[in-house]
Amino acid sequence: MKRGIILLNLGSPDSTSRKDVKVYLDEFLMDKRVIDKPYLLRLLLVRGIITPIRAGRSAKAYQSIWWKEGSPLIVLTRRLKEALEPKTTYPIEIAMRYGKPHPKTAYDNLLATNPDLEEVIIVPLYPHYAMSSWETAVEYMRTIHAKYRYSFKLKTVPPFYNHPAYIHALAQSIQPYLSDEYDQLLFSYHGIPVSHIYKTGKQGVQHDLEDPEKCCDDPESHLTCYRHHVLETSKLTAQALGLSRDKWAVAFQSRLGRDPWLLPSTQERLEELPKEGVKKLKIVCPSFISDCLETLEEIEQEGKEEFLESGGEKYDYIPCLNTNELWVTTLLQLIEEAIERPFENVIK
Ligand SMILES: C=CC1=C(C)c2cc3[nH]c(cc4nc(cc5[nH]c(cc1n2)c(C)c5CCC(=O)O)C(CCC(=O)O)=C4C)c(C)c3C=C
Ligand SMILES: [Fe+2]
Ligand SMILES: [Fe+2]
Repeated sequence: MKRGIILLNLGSPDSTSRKDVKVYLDEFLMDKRVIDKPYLLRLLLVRGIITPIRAGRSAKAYQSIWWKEGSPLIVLTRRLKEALEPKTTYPIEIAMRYGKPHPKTAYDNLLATNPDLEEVIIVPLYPHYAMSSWETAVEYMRTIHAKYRYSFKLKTVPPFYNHPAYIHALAQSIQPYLSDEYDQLLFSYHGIPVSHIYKTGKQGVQHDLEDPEKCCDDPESHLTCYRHHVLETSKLTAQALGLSRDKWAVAFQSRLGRDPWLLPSTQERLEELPKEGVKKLKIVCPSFISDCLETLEEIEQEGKEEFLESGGEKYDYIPCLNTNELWVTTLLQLIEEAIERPFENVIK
């Protein structure tokens, strides 16, 4: 079987100019799986209020983390492809849900080197399922595939939030950062609106959003419940690291808008923790495979400032898996498993 691989990530603006950031935010936030309001209301909110206000602030934030090769998220996705290439015979491309490289470019590049291409394995670089991350990225790949009538088939790597090899790689990447004294390891995940938890997957399931240990009980809802996924990743990683329950916690970052989002908020916890006696903090962001604006600016830079200004004494940001060697091997394993065992389309 002639196969190709596409590493799929979120995407970044073309540059840090206000104009490019605005174009990017418009595309991102007009996605109905990100801001799930009726079209006209979304248009009014996004083009009329959110992006005009946010573009300048976001452009400044991007300027503070941008590398000379470009956006960290895109550069790191490219480096992940380069780290995988010597380990496999499959050709690999990268694609972004928003911005460039566009999925069509990735499909066409694979076809250019292999006109008889029969199957493409889509690898969403998200360990957890969310309508606004995994689902929209995969659906977009499918839409472009159908629109241009490509004849090759698609297969997708499922969310791998509890996969033993992923948990092992994540724990191993965290371990070296825990060698000195600390009070808590905080797992900070990208937040989502509470309504998205109920909108995705099996209807009528109860999600306990207050319980810090578990969310829902139903195995079918587990397929697509973001809160279940992140709690499992945290529990399993803490277990693999041999941490007692009082040594770790979960919080949600990057809130946007006024609707209720998952709690507790990372920003609020960073202000409260020192008053609760947590003075030395380690913080890790497992919803991101590649470091990006949300980790480098919001957590590594701003988060540190907030924590130290609130009475914290030591704050260590633990990088994402990026091109970690064990992670690269793990990713190959996830790809091989997806080839062997097709993933059912759980998107309703
Ligand atoms: C990891 C998974 C992600 C989920 C889930 C997610 C949901 C989500 N995001 C927004 C709004 C914004 N996110 C922004 C940046 C951003 N988000 C993710 C990932 C997830 N988002 C990444 C990897 C990045 C960084 C991109 C980069 O170029 O480095 C931004 C843009 C930046 C900013 O202005 O803060 C916005 C806006 C919503 C509303 C949402 C769920 C509904
Ligand atoms: Fe986001
Ligand atoms: Fe749940």
